[in-house]
This record gives sequence, C-alpha cells and structure tokens, in this order.
Amino acid sequence: MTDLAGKRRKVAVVLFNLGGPDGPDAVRPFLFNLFRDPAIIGLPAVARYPIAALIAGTRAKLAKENYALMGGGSPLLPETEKQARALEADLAVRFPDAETRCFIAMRYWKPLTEETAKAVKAFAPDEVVLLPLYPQYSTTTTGSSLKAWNRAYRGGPGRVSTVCCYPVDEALVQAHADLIEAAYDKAGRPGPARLLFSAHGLPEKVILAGDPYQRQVEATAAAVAARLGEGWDWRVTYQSRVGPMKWIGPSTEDEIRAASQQGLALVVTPIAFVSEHIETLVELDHEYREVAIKAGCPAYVRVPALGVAPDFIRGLGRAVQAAIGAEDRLVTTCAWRCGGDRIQCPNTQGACA
Ligand SMILES: C=CC1=C(C)c2cc3[nH]c(cc4nc(cc5[nH]c(cc1n2)c(C)c5CCC(=O)O)C(CCC(=O)O)=C4C)c(C)c3C=C
Ligand SMILES: [Fe+2]
Ligand SMILES: [Fe+2]
Repeated sequence: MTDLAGKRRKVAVVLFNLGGPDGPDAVRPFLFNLFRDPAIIGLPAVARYPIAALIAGTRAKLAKENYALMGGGSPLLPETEKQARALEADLAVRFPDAETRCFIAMRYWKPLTEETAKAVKAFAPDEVVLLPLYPQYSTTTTGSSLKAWNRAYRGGPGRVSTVCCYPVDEALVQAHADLIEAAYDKAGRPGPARLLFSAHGLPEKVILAGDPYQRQVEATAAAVAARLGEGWDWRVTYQSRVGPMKWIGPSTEDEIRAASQQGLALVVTPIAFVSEHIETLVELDHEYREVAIKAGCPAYVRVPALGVAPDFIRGLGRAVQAAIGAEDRLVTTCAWRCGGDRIQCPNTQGACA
C-alpha cells in the first residue's frame, strides 16, 4: 500500500475498550470518570457530577477489595496490549507495503482517548480505522467511546472508517466455540451440563430506548451454539449489575443457582468481554463459582475470554481490511441499530440489516 509518490502509507488502528484502574489509588477516579459519562448516567451535568462523585466514593471500597484479588489493579490494559501486538502481526501480512500501527484508547482510565488522539495525530496516518473491542454495539460502550474519539480527534489527519460491531463474525464465533470445547474437554466433559453465555448486563431502559446490545449478544450466543452443534443445553445470561435500576436478565447468578440446584454441571463463557478483567477473574471465578458450589453444582467450568485466540485476531484483521476497502466509509448499513451515528458496519453478516 503505497501512494502515487511511492511513499509507504500509514494506517492507524485505534482499539477501544473501557479501561481499568492501574492500582488502588486509581480506583476512585476511574469510577468517577465512568459514572460522570452521560452514556452511563443520562442526567444533566449539574446533577451528574455530584452523583458520580457520590457513587465513586461509596463504591470505591468494595471495588478496591475486588481489584486487590488481581494484585490491586485491572489486567485490562496489559491484555489489550497483547491483542494490539497480535493484530499488528496480522495486519503486517495483510498490508505488507503499509506501516500499520495499533493504538489503544480507553474510555475511563489510561491511556485515555485524548492522549491517544494526540499520539495518532503525531503518527500522521493516511488511514484511521476505529475498532471497538466490543463485538456487540451499545450506546454505553462503543457509542460512548466513538463520541469521545470524534471530539478528541476533530481535524486530525487521515480518512477515518469505523467498525461498529461484529456480533456474528465467523472467526469470532469459531474462536468462542473452540475455547468452549477445549475448556469442557479439559474438565473431562462432566454431564449433564448447561452452558451459560454470560454478558455484562445493562439497565433495561437502555434497551427500551433502542440499544441493539441485547439482540446482538443473543445473536452471538445463537451463532456459537449453532457452531457447537446439537446436544448443548444453553442460555444467555447477564452479570455485573450496578445500582438500583431494573437490569436486563436473566441474571447469571440466578441461573447458576438454579442449574446447580438441579444437579447440572455448568460451563460458563464470557460472551461480551474479549479479555480477562475484573468481571471474569473476580465475578465469574470467585463470586459465581462460590454460588455454584454452595448450591451443589457438581462441576463449574469457566471458559477463558478470547484474548489473543488466533481466530479472533484474524476476525479483527479482516474487519480492518473490510473497513479500509469499503467504497464509502461513512455510509452505515446499520444506523438504526447503532444509535443513529453515521458508522459503517462491514462485518456483521446481516445482523444489522
Ligand atoms: C460489554 C461490556 C460492558 C458493558 C455493556 C458495560 C456497561 C456498564 N458498566 C457499568 C459499570 C461498571 N463497569 C465496570 C467495569 C467494567 N465494565 C466493562 C465492560 C462493560 N460495561 C469492563 C471491560 C470493565 C473493566 C473491568 C476492569 O478490569 O477494570 C465497573 C468497575 C468495576 C466495579 O466496580 O464493578 C463499573 C462500576 C455500567 C453502569 C454499565 C451500563 C450502564
Ligand atoms: Fe452494527
Ligand atoms: Fe461495566
């Protein structure tokens, strides 16, 4: 990929994730950043800021205890860095004549979006591909990250294309199916078993306002179940509820208790998180495992998150290639499901049609 003057073209791929505190002192400001986001709490700024400070203050103690179980901070950034390096290796093969670099933009902790936007501007790319590390689109995650990016990168160099979501991407589905089979094999295939696809929950009112997240999570789970073949008893469940509002269900915890009481073994796979972090390493591995054991579960198998599974990285590489190759990178194929933003959805195989 060279231009007419024979200069190597530069491609910046920006990977978005939520971010996590890098140590105990970062927990409170991280939580404050999260709860002051209008995509998380939809109140005017005058009310949102004091409420965010209050929730961050009250939640910080419990959150610090949970982060302490992982050494004090979140592994999300180091895990995302591994994904960035693996994707760079994939892209080096796809675009041998280009200089392709992956950047990480976190929404609520470092490296924050503004800092990454500066780094991308300094790189002076010809092409910028925005690639959320959220397979399923939500206004609370991808939508919020893209808004923050568009503010921070205004006037920046390069032609920008956006991958909005990839809930039923063939490579993503294959990677999930292989990880489930491998974890179940390693555990000696205990049966009868139930497979839970556990996704981060959302307040119900977010879904009622048109957020496509739940439908896309269900589409991912159905596609993975189809790939696994007959014989699996599976359900989609939602975890990590925060606050007093009604969240979407069924809750992972309730389903774990119910299946355990029926004497079923459990195979639990994260389905909307693509790397290990507090919600998998603490909630799934500690809290829910304990719930299962107390309720008499004969075997609790936790399937790892995607991480750098080769098929997953290949899917991301293909999504980047499709985004760059598309004729009109501003025309969306799925605006109605993606919050009305003019974003392109090259890799959803009909899920957004
Ligand atoms: C698909 C991914 C995620 C969705 C959807 C999501 C929505 C959402 N989250 C909160 C509140 C919290 N989330 C927290 C951490 C956290 N959440 C996600 C992913 C999604 N969140 C990630 C990747 C992480 C980072 C974990 C880490 O290792 O640091 C936290 C902090 C942890 C805690 O105190 O429990 C909060 C709080 C809301 C309110 C929400 C939707 C409205
Ligand atoms: Fe989409
Ligand atoms: Fe969250």
